[in-house]
Amino acid sequence: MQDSASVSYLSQREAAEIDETLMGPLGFSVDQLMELAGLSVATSVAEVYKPSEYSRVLAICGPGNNGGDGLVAARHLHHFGYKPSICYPKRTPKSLYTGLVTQLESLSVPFVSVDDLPEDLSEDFDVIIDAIFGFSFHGAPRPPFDDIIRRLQTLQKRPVIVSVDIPSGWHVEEGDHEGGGIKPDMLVSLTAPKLCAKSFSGPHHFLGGRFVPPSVAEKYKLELPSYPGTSMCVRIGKPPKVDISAMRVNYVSPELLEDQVESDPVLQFRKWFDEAVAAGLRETNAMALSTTNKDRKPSSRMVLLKGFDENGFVWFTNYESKKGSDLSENPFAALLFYWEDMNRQVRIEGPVERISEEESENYYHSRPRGSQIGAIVSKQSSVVPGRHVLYDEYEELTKKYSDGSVIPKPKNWGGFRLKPNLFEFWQGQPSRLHDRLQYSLQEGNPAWIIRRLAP
Ligand SMILES: NC(=O)C1=CN([C@@H]2O[C@H](COP(=O)(O)OP(=O)(O)OC[C@H]3O[C@@H](n4cnc5c(N)ncnc54)[C@H](OP(=O)(O)O)[C@@H]3O)[C@@H](O)[C@H]2O)[C@H](O)CC1
Ligand SMILES: Cc1cc2nc3c(=O)[nH]c(=O)nc-3n(C[C@H](O)[C@H](O)[C@H](O)COP(=O)(O)O)c2cc1C
Ligand SMILES: Cc1ncc(COP(=O)(O)O)c(C=O)c1O
Ligand SMILES: [K+]
Repeated sequence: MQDSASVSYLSQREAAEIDETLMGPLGFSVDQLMELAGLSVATSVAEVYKPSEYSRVLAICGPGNNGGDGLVAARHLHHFGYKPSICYPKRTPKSLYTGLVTQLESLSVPFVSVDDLPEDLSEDFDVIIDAIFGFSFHGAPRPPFDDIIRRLQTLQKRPVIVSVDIPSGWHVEEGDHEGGGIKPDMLVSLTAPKLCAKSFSGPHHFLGGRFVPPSVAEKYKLELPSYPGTSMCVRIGKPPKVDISAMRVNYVSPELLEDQVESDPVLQFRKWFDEAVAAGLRETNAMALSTTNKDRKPSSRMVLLKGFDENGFVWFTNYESKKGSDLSENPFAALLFYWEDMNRQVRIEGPVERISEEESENYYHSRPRGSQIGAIVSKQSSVVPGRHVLYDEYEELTKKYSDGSVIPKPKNWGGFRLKPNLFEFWQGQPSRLHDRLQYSLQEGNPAWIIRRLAP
């Protein structure tokens, strides 16, 4: 996320010049840039408008490269699970464009003529991609785009409008200078926002076009946010205002049935853990650990699971921390995993013990040396007068151990093992009618009892 004040804006001339530089001396082809631009638009749309609610997309494509971006975006949206349609009244007879049309036709994406578009676009569509005009727009819109833009100006809340690079009909530099232009809900600026984007006041401003080499950024003094991870787009401008009370996801998942789960909950946990790892979830081993102190006051925090088997679930920490002190006062705890992308939650409860010193030693020395020093420096959960206190001691110890010698494990640092007597596997389902399978043990019986709980 970036404050819009620190993003630079391009004039029409600069935008065209950058395009020429990319496609001249910098060796890009228009096909390549258009593919990346269209993919950026599709991923921006998918970040805000989920296909479960906004599946019916109409891409209105103009005669230039902006229209090409719209064709590419529609193809990606099709593959993301949307149902795009295309309105492409002025087709460009170049092979790049005819190829994009063929690709869409091969996916059975329908093409709609202007005459067949409903007067009120809200009936048939959830999202309109405005890929009519980009940074080469000049003058006043000519037919048939004048009429289409007029229809877009009068839309109510739905469908939402996503403008590619420039809200069509807006002056590239002065924006909606005469007023009454279209009011997109989302603007996806490509390469860098054009000057007109300064007057964009919709809730979602994204930047796409993750292909700008440093030489271009330097020449045009581009201040641009960095793209997170492998993302093709990044939000710029203010985060959207949300109505917290209306925030909800309707979970849709395969059923979780009694006769499909393992009879041993540790095996069932392994199955789900492996599936979460295979799905590429970040920090699958992160879990909430809840403890209570002698006054029965609960306390939760995240820790990392570092191993599990039939003997229990292990994590490492400072024995003199808040959680360490809670566990010495009440050696029972609850663990909670939430694998959001899989609509899955696992609860585990049971008594807790310290693991052996030898196990803790072995694990401690397997950690990066910086983390080993960090564990010495941090008197976990105690008050620190300022971060410099930690960093000064860290520096000192880093120097001390720069010869590669063994960094001794602090006595108060080590592992805990929770021996489960209760598991619950939760799989989110529509209408809040989730699957919950609980595994419990009865006194003196080693066999797990599986029961379904009401959601
Ligand atoms: N580097 C990047 O960021 C990339 C951006 N891309 C996209 O390309 C557009 C710019 O594409 P370009 O082809 O230069 O121009 P446009 O798509 O804006 O449209 C030009 C066509 O529109 C016609 N036009 C212009 N004004 C009017 C008008 N008033 N009424 C009707 N038609 C109009 C124009 O015809 P002329 O006869 O007037 O010249 C052209 O046919 C950029 O914004 C990005 O979306 C690339 O895809 C990748 C790299
Ligand atoms: C994802 C994640 C993983 C963490 N893993 C650990 C861990 O394995 N061990 C640990 O001591 N603290 C870990 N922490 C920090 C704890 O959440 C917590 O701040 C710290 O242990 C102090 O907690 P306490 O004061 O309740 O004892 C982790 C934090 C996060 C967000
Ligand atoms: C304070 C603290 N201790 C320990 C850990 C676990 O670190 P490692 O994976 O190096 O054992 C974490 C992880 O976030 C942590 O924040
Ligand atoms: K546009």
